[in-house]
Amino acid sequence: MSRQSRIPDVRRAAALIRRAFGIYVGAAPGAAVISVVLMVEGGLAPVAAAWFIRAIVGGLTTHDSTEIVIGVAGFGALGLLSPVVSHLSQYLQRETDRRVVARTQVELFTAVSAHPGLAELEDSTFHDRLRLANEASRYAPTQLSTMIIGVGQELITISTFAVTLLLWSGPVAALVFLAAAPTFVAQIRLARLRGEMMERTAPMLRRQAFYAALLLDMRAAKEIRLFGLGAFFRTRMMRELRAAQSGERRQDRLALWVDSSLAVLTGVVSLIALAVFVRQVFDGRGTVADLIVVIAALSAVQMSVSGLVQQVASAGETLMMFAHYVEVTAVIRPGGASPLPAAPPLRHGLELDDVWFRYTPDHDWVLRGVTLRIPHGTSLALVGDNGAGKSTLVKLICGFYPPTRGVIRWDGVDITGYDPASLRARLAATFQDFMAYEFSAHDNIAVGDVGSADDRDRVARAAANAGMDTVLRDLPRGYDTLLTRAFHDETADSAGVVLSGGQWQRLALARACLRERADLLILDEPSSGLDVEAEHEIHRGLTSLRRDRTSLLISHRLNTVRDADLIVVLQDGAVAEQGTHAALMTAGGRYAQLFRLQASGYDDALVTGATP
Ligand SMILES: Nc1ncnc2c1ncn2[C@@H]1O[C@H](COP(=O)(O)OP(=O)(O)OP(=O)(O)O)[C@@H](O)[C@H]1O
Repeated sequence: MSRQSRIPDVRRAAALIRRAFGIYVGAAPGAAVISVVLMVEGGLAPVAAAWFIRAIVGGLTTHDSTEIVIGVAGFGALGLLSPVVSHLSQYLQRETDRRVVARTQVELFTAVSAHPGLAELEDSTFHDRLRLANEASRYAPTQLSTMIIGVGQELITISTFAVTLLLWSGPVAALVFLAAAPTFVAQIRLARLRGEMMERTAPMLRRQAFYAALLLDMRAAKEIRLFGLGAFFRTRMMRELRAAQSGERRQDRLALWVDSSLAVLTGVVSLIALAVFVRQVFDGRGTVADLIVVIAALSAVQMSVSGLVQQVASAGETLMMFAHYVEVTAVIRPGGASPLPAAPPLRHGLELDDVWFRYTPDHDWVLRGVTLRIPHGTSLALVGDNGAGKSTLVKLICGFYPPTRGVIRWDGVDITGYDPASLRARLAATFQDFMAYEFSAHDNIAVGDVGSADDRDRVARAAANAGMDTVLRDLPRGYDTLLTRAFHDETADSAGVVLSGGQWQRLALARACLRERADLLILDEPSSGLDVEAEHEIHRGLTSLRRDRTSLLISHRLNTVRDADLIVVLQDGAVAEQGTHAALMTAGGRYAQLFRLQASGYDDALVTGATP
């Protein structure tokens, strides 16, 4: 993380506060106005109470019944109003919190999906920042806005009482304010340390959350039980939590020590001030009623000054955290539209021209000068060993990463010049690590093209192309059956269903089939988990689906790629050979070697009668 570990300078702080206030007022404009009114009321209430008490005491000593009545009525009214105001403030605070969270969560997750590529999501620094941003999004806009209101309130209280103190003793009033200076400096420093500590512990808390999620993950549950990993992961989880907690503890102990010392200092200053004022009354330079107002002023000023210092200091910490939120959401473009043009329909073909790629400068090259072309309406098959770079190449075509060197052209135009979303809308793809959504069967397919979510015939057609229509129709609630047991469907009288691995794979394939009009069909290992009959059936379906369409197929099962117009063998990130099945077999290179190896496995089994 490019560390934010300093309280922002005044201009940056002002910009952050403006943004926070904008969110706060935008989320709950009515509450903001009422809060300001309550702030003025809250700021004036202490001084009003002090003066009403003075009226009562003064009236009692001079036997002035009018003064007593005014004092009692005023004090009583304040006493009745204060709890109502306090409850109303609490309600407004909670309601505003709810609205602010709803607003910031939308912004934050819009920003997360606004990143066109995958690089940020693979960057641990981004995740640490996201964690802090997510936390800050829940409290920072409200806290910073109420801080401004709170500061206004404290300033009203301080200035009204300061006048009272100044009338009695200028030096004592100065001493009271000066005593706040060390508190101010110390609190700012503590806030900075707290902010730094939160940044340091963010990775630990993220790892702790990772282990907690792993222990609850259904996919991990089998291995966790089989390998007895529960205690092992729990220990690791607790190690992260304890490391984070020890950082927090150190910080809390420091704060305890500093706050206690400063409280003693403030107490001593109060005692001195009180002694001076009592002496003045004792010497006949004031009445007991005046002394009551001064004592109220003294404690109110001290409380307000320390409240003010706390607010400003915690604002520093909050600003540090809110800066992460602002940074993460900076990716959102006003209006949402991409400044890049939309990719047009593919007319001529896709080509890779001397494409080099590595995931980061610290990683090895994964693709080393790949040049190939998929003319419109033809099929290309990509084969090669594990780790040769096949899936990486697909990710580059999808625009998830830009090539490090070289260029990928869509009808002759560099794909990085097109709006990524519009390019992806022209692709249909299944990935090797496809998703199994804990949704209904219908929704699992419909997410392939959310625009056609209501078109049940199209969804059924896509399922049929992937050989899943009958299976899904036979489920307890047909296509509406939930494909999970982790959620409960209130309207269903049957529990959710869990599909087999191969069935899930076919469902992922159906998702791609839903994009019937896609310009480029990409299938990365679409049949790796299928049984022999299903694989045969699917490939027959896919062959007809790919006919006359531009397609890219990756498969380790070479019998499924032999019909491709062009077969490209990738080895260590470079094209080792390419040609039709017949040409490559004649050439006798790596493809022919792999093909014969796979074929011989079946031949041997046939000869020996062994079960394959
Ligand atoms: N997100 C990533 N970050 C860093 N390295 C990665 C990432 N994804 C893949 N790699 C690396 O890139 C190389 C190529 O991986 P890729 O998945 O493209 O191979 P593949 O040819 O599809 O392999 P397989 O046949 O096993 O699916 C591997 O060395 C892998 O470790």
